[in-house]
Parts: sequence; structure tokens; C-alpha cells
Amino acid sequence: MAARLLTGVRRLSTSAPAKHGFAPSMKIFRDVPPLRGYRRHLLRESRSVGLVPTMGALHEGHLSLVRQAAHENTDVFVSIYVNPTQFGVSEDFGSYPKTWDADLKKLEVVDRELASTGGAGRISAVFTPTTTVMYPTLPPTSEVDGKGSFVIITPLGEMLEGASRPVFFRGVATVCMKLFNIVTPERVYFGQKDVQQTVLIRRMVKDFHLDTEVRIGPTKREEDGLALSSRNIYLGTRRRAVATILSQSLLRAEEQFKKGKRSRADILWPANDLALQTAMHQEELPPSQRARFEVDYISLADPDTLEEVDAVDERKGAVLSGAIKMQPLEDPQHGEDRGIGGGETAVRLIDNIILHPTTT
Ligand SMILES: Nc1ncnc2c1ncn2[C@@H]1O[C@H](COP(=O)(O)OP(=O)(O)OP(=O)(O)O)[C@@H](O)[C@H]1O
Ligand SMILES: CC(C)(CO)[C@@H](O)C(=O)[O-]
Ligand code: BAL
Repeated sequence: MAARLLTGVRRLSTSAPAKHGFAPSMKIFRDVPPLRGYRRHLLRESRSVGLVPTMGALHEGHLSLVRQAAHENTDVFVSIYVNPTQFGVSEDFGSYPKTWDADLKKLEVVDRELASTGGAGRISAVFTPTTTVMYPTLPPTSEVDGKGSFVIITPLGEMLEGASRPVFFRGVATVCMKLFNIVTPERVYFGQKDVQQTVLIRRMVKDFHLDTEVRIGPTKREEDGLALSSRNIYLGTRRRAVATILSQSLLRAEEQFKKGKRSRADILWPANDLALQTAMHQEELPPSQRARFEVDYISLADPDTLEEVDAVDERKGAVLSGAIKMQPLEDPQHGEDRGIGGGETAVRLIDNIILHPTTT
């Protein structure tokens, strides 16, 4: 990490003030007390703070949340912290992409854009704490029965993603509670791509009477429909081409809903069928050409509880969501783009579509 991060707070001083009066205004915080001091200052000035929590490796999905936050607040705080407690012991914490310098540059570009358009807020703080700051008492644990101070939201955190990643939502809720307590933002911003996370955060805010508004930004996608994700860089060309199966399957299901179908069977069968046919087709290809994947789930669920539903309630709508695991690349070919990590690890991808209520 860059040397300038080693103290509590630094003001960026990279670009010279430019036309439109842009001067970099982002302060970088590594510790809580200086950030709190700055937050108190903003409070006295009646400025509002929108927090965008991230794990870095920033892409357009994150940046769209930053822009949204800037339209709705005078000050945007972006946190960049790869939270160890949301990764299980055999998950990819160690290899999760860390691209600090590139992340900071992207934030500077967006901040410049915000300054030049006027009328919007600015990115005023980047919070990138150490793990000792975030977990001041006990070292963080990824064990299911590990000890520590945790926020646990059940049964929401146990289903769907939580079934495959048992400590995931305990870690997410815990770190978000810490971030919300540290920043005390007027609003917090999360992406629709991680739909279960949005439902869980809303629940946590409601149940713990947290004084913040949860705002959700739409899923940003590649042109072929693949949801942007920090983990896409691991795919490589061959797996990337097949990875669109998830969004395509969900779109098939959405089509049924749009045609007026409401039962689970009617909505989900085309999605399951497409995923199955595609998986079988990949199995039949030689190992040098195929990209195998497993479907973890394709779900049709209640938007508030994420319990599976037998039919869509037209007044509530539903959440269509899915997860697939792209298997490690087989028989890599000379010169083939295997993605970061050489295609050796499985890549878990998630996506969803909201089926909106059709009556009030
Ligand atoms: N494609 C996207 N569109 C909109 N928001 C997104 C998108 N991808 C991620 N986000 C949101 O950005 C925030 C930070 O997510 P995170 O840093 O985990 O990135 P990520 O791309 O989801 O990473 P990963 O895919 O590894 O989980 C979350 O609120 C997440 O929902
Ligand atoms: C919300 C979050 C930043 C908590 O670590 C993470 O789960 C994410 O990036 O979606
Ligand atoms: N976007 C959610 C973070 C994770 O998968 O760990």
C-alpha cells in the first residue's frame, strides 16, 4: 500500500487545479478518530454524507453508486476494505483482487467529473482501515463457530448465498454495522447485483433502528448481459463466454413473468432448462474447449424474506436470483487467456432480476 496511507489522514495532492475549478478534495483515512473529527465538522456545516461500502477492485458498478450518492448528498465517503470475516476458510480472501492505486485513480476521475458537472456532491473521504482498526479486540475469524462480536441476521443470512457461504452474511452485517457506526452516514449505497445483501442490510437497519437510509443502485452489466463483478477478472476468455448463461437464464424466467405467468413452475422451468442444456453441451465438448459450471441455485423468492414462493404475489412482486460456479479451466491451451490466476480456481457468480409488483 502506498506510503502516504500510513498516517491517519492525508489529502490527495496529485492533480493540479484544472478548468471548472477542480481541486482534489478527497481525504484518505486509515483510522477512526480523524474520520470522526471530519464527520463532526461536516455535521456542523449541515452537509450530508452518503457512504458507499466496497471491497475495492472498483468497476463501473461501484462508480455508479458513487455518482448516485453524489447526487443525493453533499459528501460521498467510499470505504475500501476487504473484510476477512465474510470469507469462509476455504474461500478466496487471500486472492481477492487488491488494486489500490487504480481504485484511487478511478475515484479521482469520477470526482473530477462531479466537480465539472456542478450541482452534485463530491467524494470527500476514502476510508481504508487496517484490520486492527476494524477488529480492535479479537482477531477476525472465518470459522463458523469462531469467537468475536458479530451481527447475525437469521434466517435471512442462512439461505441462498448463505447456504453456500456460511459465514458470509455474518461478516457482511458485522462489517457494515461497524462502517455505519464509524461514518454515521445519512444514506448508504448498495448495488442490486448483490440482492440478498440489500435485503439483509435493510433488515439490519430496520431491526437495529439505525439512523440511515438504504439506497440501492441498479446492476451494471457488460454488453452481453454479464453483471460486472470484481471476480470477473478470474474468468479468462473461455469461461467468460459461458458465464453469460446466468443472466440469460434469468431473462428467460423474466420473459415468462412478463407474459403473465405467475406460478413458480411456469416461471422457472425455461431458466432451469436453458442452464441444464448449456451445462450438458459443455460436458460434451473436449476438455480443451469446454467451460464447465454448476448451478448452485435459481430462486424465485419473496422480496422481503427471500423465502421461496410457489407463485408470485402481484402486489409484492418477487426476486429472481441465481448463482453458478464456473469450474477451474481444463486443459488450458498455449496462448489462451486464462484470466488472473491461470484459470485454476472456481469462480462463483451471482445475478438477479426484480419482478416488480403489477398491482397495488
Ligand atoms: N455490477 C454491479 N452493479 C451495481 N453495483 C454493483 C455491481 N457489482 C458490485 N456492486 C456493488 O458494489 C458494492 C461493493 O461490492 P464489491 O466490492 O463486493 O464488488 P463486487 O464486484 O460485487 O465484488 P465480487 O463480485 O467480488 O463480490 C456492493 O454494494 C455491490 O452490490
Ligand atoms: C458491503 C461489503 C463492502 C461489505 O464488506 C461487501 O460485502 C461488498 O462489497 O458487497
Ligand atoms: N459483493 C459481495 C462480496 C463478496 O462476495 O464477498
